[in-house]
Amino acid sequence: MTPLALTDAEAAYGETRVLGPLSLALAPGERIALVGKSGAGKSTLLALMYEQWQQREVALMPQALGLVDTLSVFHNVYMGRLDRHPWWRNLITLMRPRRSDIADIEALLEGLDIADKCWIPCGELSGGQRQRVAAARVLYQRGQVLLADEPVSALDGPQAASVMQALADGYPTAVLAMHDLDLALRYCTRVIGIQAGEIAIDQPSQRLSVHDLQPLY
Ligand SMILES: Nc1ncnc2c1ncn2[C@@H]1O[C@H](COP(=O)(O)OP(=O)(O)OP(=O)(O)O)[C@@H](O)[C@H]1O
Repeated sequence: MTPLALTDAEAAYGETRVLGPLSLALAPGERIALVGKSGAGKSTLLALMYEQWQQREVALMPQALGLVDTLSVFHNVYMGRLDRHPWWRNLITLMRPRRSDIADIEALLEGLDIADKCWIPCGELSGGQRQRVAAARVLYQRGQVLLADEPVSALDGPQAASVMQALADGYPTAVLAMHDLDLALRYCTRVIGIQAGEIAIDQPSQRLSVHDLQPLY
């Protein structure tokens, strides 16, 4: 995989510039945590990456999750690969899922501790359970790069750590917007601190402590 890059990237809403211009490169095997206070521009930067890197098998886990409440957990996870199958296979799966698909998806759900919810509609799940379904969907999707916007914000400590580990195993190359600085430093190889739409810090995680990141807030 060749590096992914943004060059002099900018974003504006109407006349108001909220991001950049900024440049950065993401090397294979690098996991970047985007940190910074609310409104700094993390989601805008992820959206820009998704737009510019779409041709490179980028998998997105959005902040709003994008689950279909009336469909089961199984079907929501299956949607991660909807575009890999012909329409008729997807239609049959809606009514009568294949055993092999069920086995694959149950194994993923098992790893995220929600296998018992496989046939429950997503509308009946808690916020943390929904976040784990979205994580399962993006893991099922597979791709070269993961872009995730606050992927563990609704999870308690041990669950957040276990989902971060699963995402790290599934996607060695990733950019994740994070509010939990401990987790960001533990599971990412590089931290980019965003302040008012600009890159204020860009360092390997090994060289940083939570204390170094506090001035961003
Ligand atoms: N749809 C929109 N229309 C106008 N301004 C927007 C819109 N979305 C975001 N903004 C503005 O862009 C700036 C960056 O927002 P962004 O969502 O990227 O921040 P963030 O760092 O992801 O915040 P959070 O941590 O709260 O998710 C903010 O000032 C915000 O008010």
